[in-house]
This record gives sequence, structure tokens and C-alpha cells, in this order.
Amino acid sequence: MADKKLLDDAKKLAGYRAVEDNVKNGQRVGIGSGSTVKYVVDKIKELGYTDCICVPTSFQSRQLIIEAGLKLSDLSITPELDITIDGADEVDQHFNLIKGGGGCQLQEKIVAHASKELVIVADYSKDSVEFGQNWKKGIPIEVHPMAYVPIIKQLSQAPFNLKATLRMAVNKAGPVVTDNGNFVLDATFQSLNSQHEIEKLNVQLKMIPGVVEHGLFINMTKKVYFGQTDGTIKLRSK
Ligand SMILES: O=C[C@H](O)[C@H](O)[C@H](O)COP(=O)(O)O
Repeated sequence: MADKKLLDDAKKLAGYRAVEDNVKNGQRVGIGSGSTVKYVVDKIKELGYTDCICVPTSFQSRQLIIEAGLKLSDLSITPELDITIDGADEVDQHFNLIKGGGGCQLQEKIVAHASKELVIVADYSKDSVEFGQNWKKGIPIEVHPMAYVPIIKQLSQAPFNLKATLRMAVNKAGPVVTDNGNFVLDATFQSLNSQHEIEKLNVQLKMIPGVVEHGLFINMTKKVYFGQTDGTIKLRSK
């Protein structure tokens, strides 16, 4: 298992640099969720960008914005954003993202879609060549609670052939309940070999009644900052 301090330092590098390179004071900024995004908010605060209007993607990121004393908004007040900076659980060579390890995929995708640009910040462990190479927990799928059993069944069959399990809470009895009151399934797969297959799955999952959103983010980002163990940053862009 990767050293926690190394990972944390790498997250910080990526989060800080992404803000320095991409955010200007006064912009409308979507704030992603997860442990890496904390450093994004820290840097916006440190730079004194108090005119930035920040739209959160979860309860956690809302708290980060409030605690940093930054301007909080939402999509009903600020429906168009200049940029969103968010983390990811995996980024492959084609910039396919797996997100939702923290259960925030629904609001994250909505906010990213409302943004002109999505910039991803991550530590080196998220950097993959092949899809699913590093992230073994499967694709997070947010579902309406009443539908979770039929959806698990449907996912196990063709054309999906996914093995989905209900994500269970750690310090609470029962399932994880998202910020939107839904459940999360984690769907592992045997092989998703081509970009075509991944893109097909991206659409097919959304067609299942009861699936609210999923953690595949395809064709949504062109810029990813990976913090490295040696204190450098690997920037991948297209
Ligand atoms: O649901 C959580 C989000 O998609 C996160 O952005 C993702 O899990 C990455 O989180 P972290 O920065 O903690 O690795």
C-alpha cells in the first residue's frame, strides 16, 4: 500500500498547481469532492481569491468552501461555471475517468457539465494506462434505493456482465446513503477492452430505470495534474 504521507504530498502538489495554473480571482469555480480537492480550496484561500464564486459538488465540498470563507453559490444562482477542479479515482490513457469512490458522482457530473472546463487533480496512484488497471473497486453507480436489487440483477446479465454490490457504510449499520438520498453500487467488470465498449457502457448504464448517475466520466476532461512522489507534477493534457 502506498505511503499515506507520499500520497498526501502528491495530492497537495496537484491541487495547488491546478489552481495556480487555471484559476483567476473572480471566476465561477466548481469545487469537486474528495481528499485532493481540499488542497484546491486551501490554495484558492491562500491566494486571496475571495471574489471567486464557488459551487460545491457535495456536502463535504460545501463545508470546505464555508470553512475557507469563500463565496458559496449553487447552480440555480450560478448555472454556468468557468472551471471545475475535481479529483478522480482513476484516469486512463484516453482521459476516461472513474469517479465516485466517495459517493459524490451525481453532483460532480452535474457541476462539471455546467463548466467550460473540468480539470482533474490526483496523486500518482490514479494514473493508469488501461481502463480499470489501478482502480479495482469497480464503477460506482448511484441508484434509487427501491431499484437496487433489480439493477444488480440486470447488471449481472448481458450486455453488462458486471458484478455489482451494494456499498455498505463503515460507521453506520446498513448501506451508504448519498447526499441525494440514494444508494451506491460498485460494479466490477472482467474486461472492457476498447474505447468503444467503454463509451457504449457509459450510455447503456444511464438507460436503466433507477440508475441516477454513474462514475464513468467520458470525454469530460482534457487536463489532469498528477502529483508525483519526487515533488514534481505530471501534467497530461490534450
Ligand atoms: O466521490 C468522490 C469523488 O469522485 C472523488 O473526487 C474521488 O473519489 C477522488 O477522491 P480523492 O481525491 O479522495 O482520491
